[in-house]
Amino acid sequence: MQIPLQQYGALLANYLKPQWGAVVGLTIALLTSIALQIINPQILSYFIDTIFTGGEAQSLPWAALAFSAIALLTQVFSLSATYWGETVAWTATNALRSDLVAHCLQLDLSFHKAHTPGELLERVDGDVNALSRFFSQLVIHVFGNGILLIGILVVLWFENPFAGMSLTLFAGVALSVLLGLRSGAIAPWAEYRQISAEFYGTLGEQIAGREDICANGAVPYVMYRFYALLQHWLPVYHQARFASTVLWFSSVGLFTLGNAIALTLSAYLWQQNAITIGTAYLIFHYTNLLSQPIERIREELEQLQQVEASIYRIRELLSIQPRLKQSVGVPLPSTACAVTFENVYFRYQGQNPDEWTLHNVSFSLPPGQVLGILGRTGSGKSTIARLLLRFYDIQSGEIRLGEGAIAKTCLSQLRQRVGLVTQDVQLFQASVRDNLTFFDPHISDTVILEAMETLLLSPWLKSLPNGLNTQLGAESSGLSAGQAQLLALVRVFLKNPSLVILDEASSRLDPQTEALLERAIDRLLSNRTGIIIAHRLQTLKRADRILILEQGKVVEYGDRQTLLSQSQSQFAQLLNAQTIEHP
Ligand SMILES: Nc1ncnc2c1ncn2[C@@H]1O[C@H](COP(=O)(O)OP(=O)(O)OP(=O)(O)O)[C@@H](O)[C@H]1O
Repeated sequence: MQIPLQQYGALLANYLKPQWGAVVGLTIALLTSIALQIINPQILSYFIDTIFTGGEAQSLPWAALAFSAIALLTQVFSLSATYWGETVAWTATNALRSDLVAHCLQLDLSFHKAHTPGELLERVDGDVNALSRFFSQLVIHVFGNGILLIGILVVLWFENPFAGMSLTLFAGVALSVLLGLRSGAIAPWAEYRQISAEFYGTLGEQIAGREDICANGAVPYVMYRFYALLQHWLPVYHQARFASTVLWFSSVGLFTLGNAIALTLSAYLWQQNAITIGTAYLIFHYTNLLSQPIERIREELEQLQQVEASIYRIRELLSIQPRLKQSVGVPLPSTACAVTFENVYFRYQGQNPDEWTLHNVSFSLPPGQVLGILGRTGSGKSTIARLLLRFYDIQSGEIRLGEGAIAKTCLSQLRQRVGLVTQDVQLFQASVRDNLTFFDPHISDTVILEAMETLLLSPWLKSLPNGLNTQLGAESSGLSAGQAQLLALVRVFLKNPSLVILDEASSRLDPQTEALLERAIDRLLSNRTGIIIAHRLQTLKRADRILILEQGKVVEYGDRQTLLSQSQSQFAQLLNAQTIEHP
């Protein structure tokens, strides 16, 4: 996986350009701190030479003062460089994170079915975190330390060409040896990270499934799996730590060797009267200083592999295009609208090409009427709801809302005009208010309370401990399944859609919540077109029309009263079979 250089450049330009001011600040701080690091030893060298040669003693306090001031300034500029570096990195990576989240959200459901939330989290957070090093440290440090390294070597060449040549040779050898050794540490650390990802994945799964695990007495088996992973993890960790320690020892050994070379060289040159004692100190000091950029460059190049993998994965994600074609076309009616399915054929991605989830489905529901959809599990009922919101596009046929084909309407407008209450209401760890408005501060409490009033849910709201301020806990704790459905109805009501789709929860509700729900549904459906995917026959009482699906095909469609009066109709037989009282 080799990423062309211009792709790094494009990424940097994209995310650093908007904060060029901070980047300029960072570059100035970095270059100044490097220059000061190289200048200061020269003052010390002058200090030592002045003492040894008995030069102007009155200049010494000034030299000492200048040395201290420059040392202080070096720290100030290093600190500023770190501050600007972190600011630039955070801003750039947050922008990238936002772009990735926005991109993932606009991808259609087939993408989300193919990628687990954990995988997307790893991309949006893990990979972007790795990139923050790229923005803040990799470029800056490789660039900064590269300049420091070259600066030190140039000064050494000026001080004494022989010392310059020897230490340039040493720097080259040290850098290549350390880079060669680092490859030995990469594989064990990659394996360590892989096991770590597996470990946290398993842990997350076990915590999410704790109720089932405990209820089924599966704790010992789950713990066994947990211990097995831990057992496998430890030796890999030891191996990785060992590889890093070898690398550390090698680098300490190399720089000790560098110091020995510098000392021997300085002593030899001093004896030959080729350099002053101050210059001898300079050679020794600069050799010591060399270790910093060499170590840093090694570390950063090591990170580059991880960064390269992250850039590759992020680019791959960003290049995925939504399958749904955006259109600005036909506007949708703002009042109750007709719903038409005309010869609709649909199958999910990856499904057998001979099978259809929906097979030539046609029906037409007049505006303001309610359609009840019945069918065995897996017959395609929820698929109809997903298609109406264009979570997927159909393979052939046409779906219309009012007069317009939904394939030709703007997606955001479509999703504004169609309200869906699913079986699993998604609640957030936030207040009831935020759960109702989806964090939109423009929806005032008055509007929410009016909606509650219209849906006859004000008494229910009053029964919550803190009304709209009631905080829902993790995994929607604080509300029962029935209450969550009530909340979902208010959410949809606040959208004021033309079409409401209710994919009913099949779970049993207590009579009181069921009564609340029924009344709220009545109010929600008034003056709107409705589609109810019914699990409770009770709900069908309000349906004007009935559609029965079997393996994706419409086996019966018609007016509810008419179907009821025909004893041969599947609907009438279904009701009879369930000995349900007819309305
Ligand atoms: N994302 C998907 N990818 C592939 N197949 C799917 C997908 N979603 C649903 N299916 C399949 O499509 C068929 C219809 O599913 P659908 O959810 O519409 O059924 P349903 O009638 O609503 O069932 P239930 O009453 O159990 O909710 C099923 O066979 C299901 O396995």
